[in-house]
Amino acid sequence: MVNNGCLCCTVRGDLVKMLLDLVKKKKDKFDHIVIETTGLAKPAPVIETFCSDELVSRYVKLDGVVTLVDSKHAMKHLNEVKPRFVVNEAVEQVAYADRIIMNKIDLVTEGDLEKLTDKIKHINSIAQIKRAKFGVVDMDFVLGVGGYDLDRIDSAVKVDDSHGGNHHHDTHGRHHKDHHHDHLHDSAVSSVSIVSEGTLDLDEVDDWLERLMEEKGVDLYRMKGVLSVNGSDQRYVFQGVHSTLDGCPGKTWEPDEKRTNKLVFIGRNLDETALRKGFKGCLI
Ligand SMILES: Nc1nc2c(ncn2[C@@H]2O[C@H](COP(=O)(O)OP(=O)(O)OP(=O)(O)O)[C@@H](O)[C@H]2O)c(=O)[nH]1
Repeated sequence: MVNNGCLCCTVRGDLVKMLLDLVKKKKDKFDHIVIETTGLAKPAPVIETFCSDELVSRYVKLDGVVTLVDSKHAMKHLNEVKPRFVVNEAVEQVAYADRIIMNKIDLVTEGDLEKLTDKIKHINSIAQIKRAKFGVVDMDFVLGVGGYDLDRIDSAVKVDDSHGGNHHHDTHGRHHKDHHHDHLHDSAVSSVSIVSEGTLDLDEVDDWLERLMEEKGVDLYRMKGVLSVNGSDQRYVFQGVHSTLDGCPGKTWEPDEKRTNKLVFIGRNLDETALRKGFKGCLI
């Protein structure tokens, strides 16, 4: 147990200490550590502990963030308008999730579930979602997630045409911004997906992402991408949290495979036009 209080802000030091204690005393005796935060926790500082604390990141790695959504009450909280500079924790917890369990589905109608699914996907188009009663899901869904594994980004960045996010298909020149979501409240936190063929200049991509993190790091919660880059038969995969960015070559493209770039950004007040322009600027 970490100290009483809010795990996200007051006891990050305790979290580090607890993790290091566990590693020292129980080394090789556990496969996973599950941290349950309060319903009011901000996920970012917890996530960042694993990326930025040198000792912690040497011994443990963040597998993924699982968010349990109460299907009966979540919509109200997700739509709640907070005073300026006050974080809506429900939105944040959905935004940072790698897996989302929509629980208590027996208490709502199919229509309610569909609306809630749309809302969740609008905020976070990367997370896999499962419906559940009394929180029952397969263990595989919540452990061994690989949400921060560069090797597994390819399957994570699937852009779903039927829901959520602000999708743009550059290859078709279609601009269908949010046509599914007229009924949704305008959440400041959303996902922007870019799907486009074409080859990118990796140096330009590096510059672009670095600039983006410098200028928008605070508002850019997560990003993931699979890219087709010049002079390489391998995909280039990257993932980032705020101003931490990781990237490396991934799987080789098959000879007859369409080399489609896929990028997803999740954040607050994302400037979709600027993101698309930045991406285009990296195309050869
Ligand atoms: N009908 C129904 N009730 C559920 C389901 N899951 C949990 N409950 C009930 O909801 C009540 C409150 O449980 P939760 O909402 O899980 O409580 P919680 O916020 O996780 O509680 P703490 O983590 O202990 O603070 C309990 O009586 C549960 O039995 C579900 O899928 N369907």
